[in-house]
Amino acid sequence: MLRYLIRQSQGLFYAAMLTSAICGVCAVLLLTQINNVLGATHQEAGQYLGLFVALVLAVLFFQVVASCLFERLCQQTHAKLRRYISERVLHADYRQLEEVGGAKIQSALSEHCLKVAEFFVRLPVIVVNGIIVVGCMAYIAWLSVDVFLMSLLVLGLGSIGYHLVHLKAIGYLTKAAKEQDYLYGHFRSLVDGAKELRLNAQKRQHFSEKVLGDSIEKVREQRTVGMSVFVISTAWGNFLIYAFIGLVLFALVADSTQRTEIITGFAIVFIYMIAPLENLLKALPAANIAKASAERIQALTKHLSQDPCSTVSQKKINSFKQLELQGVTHQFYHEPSDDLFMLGPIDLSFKPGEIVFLVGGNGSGKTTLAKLLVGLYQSKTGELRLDGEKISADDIDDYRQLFSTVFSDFYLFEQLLDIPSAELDTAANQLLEKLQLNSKVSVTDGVFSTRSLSQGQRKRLAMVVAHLEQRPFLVFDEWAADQDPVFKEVFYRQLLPELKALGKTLLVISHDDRYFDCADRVLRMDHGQLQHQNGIAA
Ligand SMILES: Nc1ncnc2c1ncn2[C@@H]1O[C@H](COP(=O)(O)OP(=O)(O)OP(=O)(O)O)[C@@H](O)[C@H]1O
Repeated sequence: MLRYLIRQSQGLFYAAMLTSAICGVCAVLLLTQINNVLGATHQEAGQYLGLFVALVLAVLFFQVVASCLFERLCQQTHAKLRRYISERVLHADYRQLEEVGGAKIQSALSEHCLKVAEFFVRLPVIVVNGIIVVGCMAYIAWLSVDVFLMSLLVLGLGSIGYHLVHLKAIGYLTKAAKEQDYLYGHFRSLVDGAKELRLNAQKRQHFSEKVLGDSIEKVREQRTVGMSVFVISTAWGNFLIYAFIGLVLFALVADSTQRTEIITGFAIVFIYMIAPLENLLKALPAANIAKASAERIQALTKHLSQDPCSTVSQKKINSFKQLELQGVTHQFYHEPSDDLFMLGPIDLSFKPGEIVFLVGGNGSGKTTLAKLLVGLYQSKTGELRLDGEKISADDIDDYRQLFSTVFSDFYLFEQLLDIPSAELDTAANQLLEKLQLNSKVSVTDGVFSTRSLSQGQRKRLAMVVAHLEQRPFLVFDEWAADQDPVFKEVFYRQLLPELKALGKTLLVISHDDRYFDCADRVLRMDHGQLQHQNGIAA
C-alpha cells in the first residue's frame, strides 16, 4: 500500500527525499566543520567561518523545503487514499459492502487514511536523521577504524533488540487498529440510537460503560502498550549508545597517544549524533502505525471485489419487452446461529405496463428477491434475461439502469444528482405538488429545500426522485407502509395506475391486502419460495 502511494506521487516523493538527503549531508558536513574549528587555533578558525555559515543556511533551507514537500506529499496522499477507498466502495459488489458494514469503511476513510498520510510527515525526520547517523558513523570510521567496528557491533545488537521488540509492538498496534473498526460502529450507534439511549437510562449506562467504554479502553490499552514497548526499545537503543560512549572514552582510546584530540572528536560526534538517533527511534513507531493502518485499508479493499463495470457505460437500455429470472437463487448464512436462508430457485417474468404485487410474511425473502431482480445481488445460480439475452457480469451495470427503486431503507440525497436545469426543477416541483409536498419542500437548481420531514413525507420525496429518473421499471418496497389512509388510497388507486398507463412495470412489495385488487398479478413469497397467484390475492 505504502509502495503504491509512493508510486502515485513519485516526482514529489523523490524531490522530498533528495532535499532531505541534502539536508542530512549538510548537517554532517557542519559537524566536521565544528570539529575542525575545535582543533584549530584562533587565526585558523576564521577561515572556516564562511563555510560554516553557508552550511548552517543550507541545513535550514533544505530542512524547510523538505518539510514543505513532505507536508504536500502528506496532503496529496491523504486525498488520494480517500479517493481510492471511496472509488473501491462505490464500485464494490453490493452484497460484500453489506457484509463489511459502514463502521469499517468509516474507520478506513477517517483514521487509517490519516495515519498513513502522516507517515509522509515523519519521513523527512527518518531520512535526515538516518543520513546524519550514517554520516557520523563514516566520520567515526575516519577518526578510528577500531571504534567504527565497535560501533557497528553496537548498532547490530541494537537493531536485533529493536527488531524483536518492534514485532511485539506491531502486534499490539494491529489489534488496536482492528478494535478501532468496531469502535467506529459504536460511534455511529451514538447518533443512530440516540432516541433509544435517551429513553432507557439503564441501557444507556450499559452502552456507555460496557460497549462504547470497553471499546475505547481496548484501543487505548493496546496503543499504550504498543507505544510503551517502542519506548522501551528506544531506551534500549539509548543505553547501548551510552555504553558505547563509555567504552570508547574509558577503554578504546584510554592509552592512545593523541587521547585528548580523539576524545574531543568523538565527544562532539556523539553529542551531535544522540539527538538524531533518538529522533529516528521515535519516528519509526509512527511509521509502524502507518503500516498497521495501511494493512487495515488493504484488507478492507481486498474484501471488496469490484463490479466489472466501473465506468459509466454509453450503452443505455431504455426499454424492454420481456424481463426474465430463470432459476435464480440466493443464500444468506448466519454464522452465530448456523442458520441458512435459501431463496429460490425462482422463475419469473415481467412485461412492460404491468403491476405486480409481491406479498408474504416477514423474512420470507421479498426484499432479497427484489435486490436480485434489480441486479444488486448476484444470483448463485440461474440467470437474468432481458428480451431473451442473458445478462452477463459485464452488462449488469447497464441492466441496473433499467430500475428506479424505493427500498424500505432508502437513502435520500440532498440533491437530485442530475444535471441541474430549469426543466428538471419544474418537473420536480410539479411532482412535489402531486404528492402533496409542495408546501413543505421545493427544488431549486436540483437541490431540495429541506429533508427534515416525517418518514411518510420522506418516502414521498423518494418517490419523486424515482419518478424523475424516468426508468421503465419501478420497485417499491413497502412504500405505502408509512402513508396515511388517504395517501395510501392515492398511491394504490391513482399513482400506480398512472405509472402503468405510462408503460412502466411496477413491482410493489406490500402487506396492504385491501389493495391487492390493484395488481395484475400477485406473487407470494414463503420461506424463500415463490408461489404464483393470478388476479386478486388469496
Ligand atoms: N443483509 C443480510 N444479511 C444476512 N441475512 C439477511 C440480509 N438481508 C436479509 N437477510 C435474511 O434473509 C431473509 C429474508 O429477508 P428479506 O429482507 O428478503 O425478507 P422480507 O420478506 O423482505 O421481510 P420483511 O417483510 O420483514 O421486509 C431473512 O431471514 C433475513 O434474516
